[in-house]
Amino acid sequence: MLRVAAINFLNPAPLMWDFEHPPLAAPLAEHYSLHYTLPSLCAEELLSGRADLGLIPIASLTPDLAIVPNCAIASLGRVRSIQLIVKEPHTLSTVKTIAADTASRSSLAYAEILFSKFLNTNPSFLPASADPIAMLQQTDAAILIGDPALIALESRTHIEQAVGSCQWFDLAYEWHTRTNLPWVAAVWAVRPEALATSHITPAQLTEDLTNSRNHGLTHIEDLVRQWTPRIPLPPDTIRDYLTHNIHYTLDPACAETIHLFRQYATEANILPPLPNLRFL
Ligand SMILES: C=C(O[C@@H]1C=C(C(=O)O)C=C[C@H]1O)C(=O)O
Repeated sequence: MLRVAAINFLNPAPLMWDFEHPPLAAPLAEHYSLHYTLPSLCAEELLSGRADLGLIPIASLTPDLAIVPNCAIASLGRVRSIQLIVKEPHTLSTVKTIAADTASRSSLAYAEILFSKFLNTNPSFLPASADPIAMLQQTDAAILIGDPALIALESRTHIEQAVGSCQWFDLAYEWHTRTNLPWVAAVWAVRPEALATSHITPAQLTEDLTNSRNHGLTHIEDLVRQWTPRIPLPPDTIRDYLTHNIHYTLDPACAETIHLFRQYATEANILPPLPNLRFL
């Protein structure tokens, strides 16, 4: 049995299709036991050995983990769900304090790269839970990820009534315009030694995860129907998010992004080096 740590946001829903729907959910449950949590905790569980396979932030990859090919949580333009909200009169270049959602690892590092490498500033990041009004009452800016970011975008007027006018930056777009590369948040990663004892071959694992993603992408309308009662977002926004904002393929450009992101993060002392990407 492989213990799987998955992310409890809307964006991974297509990746999880076969694990949650007939006809494959029951046979897959004989080999995989799933557990849903925040991205930072997925990484923590995988790295501490409490999980064997995780959908984890690329900031948390280590040389001991193997990336499963084919699937990713990425974006080719605007992602919507990674927002850096800057309280006016501040701008990107004057921000000094940033409340950062503790659920995040990758977006936090992308923001640190944006400031240290591209803007040459050095703001402080203060860990906070995902409450935009409480965050922006304490700091010049806030980083929100996942469903809380999507929901904050819907209640932008209400948030700005409480804290004053803000500028909203999409961190995927900020990366993309500066590097001409896709933005990548998360990948499936496995502890190879756990796989060796699980009776699942690397080829089978790759096939199960890839098929699940492929089937999910052919069921977007079903996912929109299932998620509409679960999250306070209009169905059109959910559909658009799953079809246009998120890119689910770990293609060569995404691998290049992971390299460059880790190189920049190492140079700026944000993350430990990861000179080679280890694939399953
Ligand atoms: C696109 C997203 O990417 C997420 C952001 C992550 C991070 O910042 O560490 C990790 C995993 C992803 O689920 C999102 O949830 O909004």
